[in-house]
Amino acid sequence: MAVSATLLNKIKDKDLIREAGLIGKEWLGQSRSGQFFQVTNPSTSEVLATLPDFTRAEIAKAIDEAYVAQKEWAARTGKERAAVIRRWYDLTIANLDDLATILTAEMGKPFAESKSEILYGASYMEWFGEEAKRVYGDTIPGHARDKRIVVIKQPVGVVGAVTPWNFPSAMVARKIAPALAVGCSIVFKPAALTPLSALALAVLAERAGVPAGLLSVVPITKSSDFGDEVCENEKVRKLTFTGSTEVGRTLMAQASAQVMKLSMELGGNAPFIVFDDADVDAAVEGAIISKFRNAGQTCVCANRLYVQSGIYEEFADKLARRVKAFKIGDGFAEGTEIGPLVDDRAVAKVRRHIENAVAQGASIVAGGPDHPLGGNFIWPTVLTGVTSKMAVAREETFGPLAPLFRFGTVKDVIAMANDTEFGLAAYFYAKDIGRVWAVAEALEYGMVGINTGLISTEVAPFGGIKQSGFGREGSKYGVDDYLELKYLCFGGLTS
Ligand SMILES: NC(=O)c1ccc[n+]([C@@H]2O[C@H](COP(=O)([O-])OP(=O)(O)OC[C@H]3O[C@@H](n4cnc5c(N)ncnc54)[C@H](O)[C@@H]3O)[C@@H](O)[C@H]2O)c1
Ligand SMILES: O=C[C@H](O)CS(=O)(=O)O
Repeated sequence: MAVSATLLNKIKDKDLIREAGLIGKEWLGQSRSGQFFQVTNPSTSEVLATLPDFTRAEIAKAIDEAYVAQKEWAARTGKERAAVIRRWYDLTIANLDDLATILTAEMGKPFAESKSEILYGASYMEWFGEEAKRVYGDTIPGHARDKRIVVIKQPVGVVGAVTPWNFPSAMVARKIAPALAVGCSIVFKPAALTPLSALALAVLAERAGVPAGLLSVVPITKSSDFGDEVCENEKVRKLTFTGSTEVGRTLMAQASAQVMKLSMELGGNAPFIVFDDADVDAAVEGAIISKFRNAGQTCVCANRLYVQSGIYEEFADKLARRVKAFKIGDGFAEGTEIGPLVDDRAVAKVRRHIENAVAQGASIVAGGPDHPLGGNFIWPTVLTGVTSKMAVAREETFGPLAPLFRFGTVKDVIAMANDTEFGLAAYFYAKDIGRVWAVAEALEYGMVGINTGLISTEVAPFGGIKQSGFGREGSKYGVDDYLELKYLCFGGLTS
């Protein structure tokens, strides 16, 4: 096993790259199975690192140690926990370039986007390092003269966590930070496609003073082993999952055996609506960031673009012109705006959506399926003449494909926008304030961007409704998912 020289040469602090897992108090370079798996660069197919493929035995060990470590961690004050998390934040910022390099190498996104992701993930550390001191309870007027009522909040305990490959650093920080802030311990499974970013954050967490055993990061390819162990192990009191709705359903069913506390950040199918009175140029820029950030591999990406008839051609022409100007290439190449997709399955799904739409009458006005770079590269594409009968209307594309639907009335577009089992994010551009409020209230989504295509921030509650899940990450609401409420009733208090 050896980390790729190409990657190592780009990194200052080479200790950040671990061909190991953090299993309780130990970094283990070997699993009990003796099996290993490779992490590859989606742009070049180069093998970046070889990691041990851990088993349920190591997951159980990590949970045992998390159970013990959590008691001491919870006994610390919020201020003490805040100081450790703040140091983790400071170290993340200090290692920004190395962390971004690791991220681009294993996931492919352009280096500039990787830096943004690292800063975005760090913002959750900063935010929850502050929230750690603000886990307030309540006093409630007694229901009898001798009674006094107090509500306190306590950490749920050991948390199991699972994240996807598309934001391999920020999704990790968005779960670890609130869990540690309120006094939980956490056993984490990153996506096997992109584990290096999570491992690098674990190295920095250790340096920041996160106690041994409190945080484990378990590289494993048989994801179901992780789900099985976490959901069956009575020491685990909560599971937080970010990923597809399909897997979320599986885990919800498994966790029901223990009536486990859950957070589910699942799939999306975001409508992006442009009304006749919108600022079309602003709407085009909003569509660019919402649709093509991370090459469209984002749960809150615009998936269906609805454009009112009066501006349809203008919007389509301007969007197509912007998309044709994108610089596509390796994430490390200067100026790259669209990198490779994460793997051939992702490319195949985008190609299938394009071909399915064109076969039913849609037109390609920018891009198309076959990019000359081949491999995991695909043209960012704009389709016109798209209808609700096409696959792209019902499925999450998760790639750089912008399908444009034409609509007439507000009533029609609300009906179309809500005609999905998903409810994560939605966007619309309009100026009339009455229409803005009516549309914002009518859209069945957890998050709505109004005259903006970028809504993700640590200060706001991130999450969905319907089959996009439940629970919120970030904001003052974000700690609730890691806390239990306890009601204390003091009786016999006669003066
Ligand atoms: N709502 C959000 O905040 C959010 C954010 C990012 C991605 N997503 C969604 O994630 C999906 C893309 O990511 P993906 O392809 O990695 O999703 P995925 O559901 O295939 O995998 C997500 C994670 O779950 C793990 N996993 C799979 N089966 C498991 C099992 N039985 N037990 C335990 N873990 C298991 C995977 O290894 C991975 O780490 C999209 O649907 C996207 O919308 C949602
Ligand atoms: O894929 C969706 C993640 O939540 C990333 S972001 O929060 O939208 O940046």
